[in-house]
Amino acid sequence: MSPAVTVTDLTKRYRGVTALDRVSFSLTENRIYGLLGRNGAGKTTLMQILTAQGFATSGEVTVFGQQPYENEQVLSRVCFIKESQTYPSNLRVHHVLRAARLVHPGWDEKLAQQLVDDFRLPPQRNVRKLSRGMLSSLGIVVGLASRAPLTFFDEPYLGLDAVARQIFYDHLLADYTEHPRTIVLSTHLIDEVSDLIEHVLLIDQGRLLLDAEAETLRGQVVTVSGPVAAVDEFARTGAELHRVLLGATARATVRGDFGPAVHDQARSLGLGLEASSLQELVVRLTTNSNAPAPGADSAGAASKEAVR
Ligand SMILES: Nc1ncnc2c1ncn2[C@@H]1O[C@H](COP(=O)(O)OP(=O)(O)OP(=O)(O)O)[C@@H](O)[C@H]1O
Repeated sequence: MSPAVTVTDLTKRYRGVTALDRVSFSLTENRIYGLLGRNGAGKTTLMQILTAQGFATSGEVTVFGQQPYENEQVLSRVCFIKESQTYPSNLRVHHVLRAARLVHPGWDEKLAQQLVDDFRLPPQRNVRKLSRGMLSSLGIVVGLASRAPLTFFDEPYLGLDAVARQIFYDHLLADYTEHPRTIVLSTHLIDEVSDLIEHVLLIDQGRLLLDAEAETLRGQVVTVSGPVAAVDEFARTGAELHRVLLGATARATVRGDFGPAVHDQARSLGLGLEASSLQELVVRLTTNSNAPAPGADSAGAASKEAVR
């Protein structure tokens, strides 16, 4: 399948800040991507450039095979829902929806109305009078009902309660299944979306740390606990990301190409073993500046934290 997006050696510098540092990747059509990273990692900057709302300092970007700047053919197929979208003060909710309908050729009015109901949005209310969560819901309605072939959600749930977030996830999955498209979801709520995401892009300090299938990552990271010497032996089979010492025992998070035999191996060493979550992997990879790069040797790279 042809890529929806290709990014080659993309660098963005603001005065004194390198927000993106020679980033390269591509997005395949009809997949859900998780764009992950800590505050200030460069996620919004990347989405701004891909949606032609910001300029690269250097590097190449194509969207649906073309450069996106002032390119109506490309931009009519793209929807970008920003973290804190602002609207002109005189607009009401239904005005925003009507404007979105005009801009997005794939707009589904029935879905929009369904979402408005589910989020309990008041169509006649002035957008300035919406609560923080309602404003986020409005962005989500636009993002989903646009059915844009390339949709970016940049941390779309500021102020959204747990029920509303679940409504978002349920609709996203249901609508994506019926109408596949490329969706990029930038979020800090990694545990909540880990089952939705098919592919992970992890950015840290402007650099791409991970570009991997979520399914592959799931089997790659485990946490083992038991006697220190046994944990040491197990950890040598992969890259140790983190360790907590508790007297003579240790608990270590290890990344490696673990096959089905990993359970037997841990058992034979007298270790307990659990699969680690995607969130844990992201936290461990981005906690310290000396966190190991993907595939790096464990030696010296582990974040070891003695708690006793
Ligand atoms: N207009 C700007 N001028 C100067 N620096 C900027 C500007 N926009 C972003 N930056 C800097 O670029 C870096 C990346 O910011 P960006 O907003 O892309 O991060 P992010 O990953 O979206 O963060 P968050 O998760 O907190 O929203 C940060 O250090 C930020 O301070």
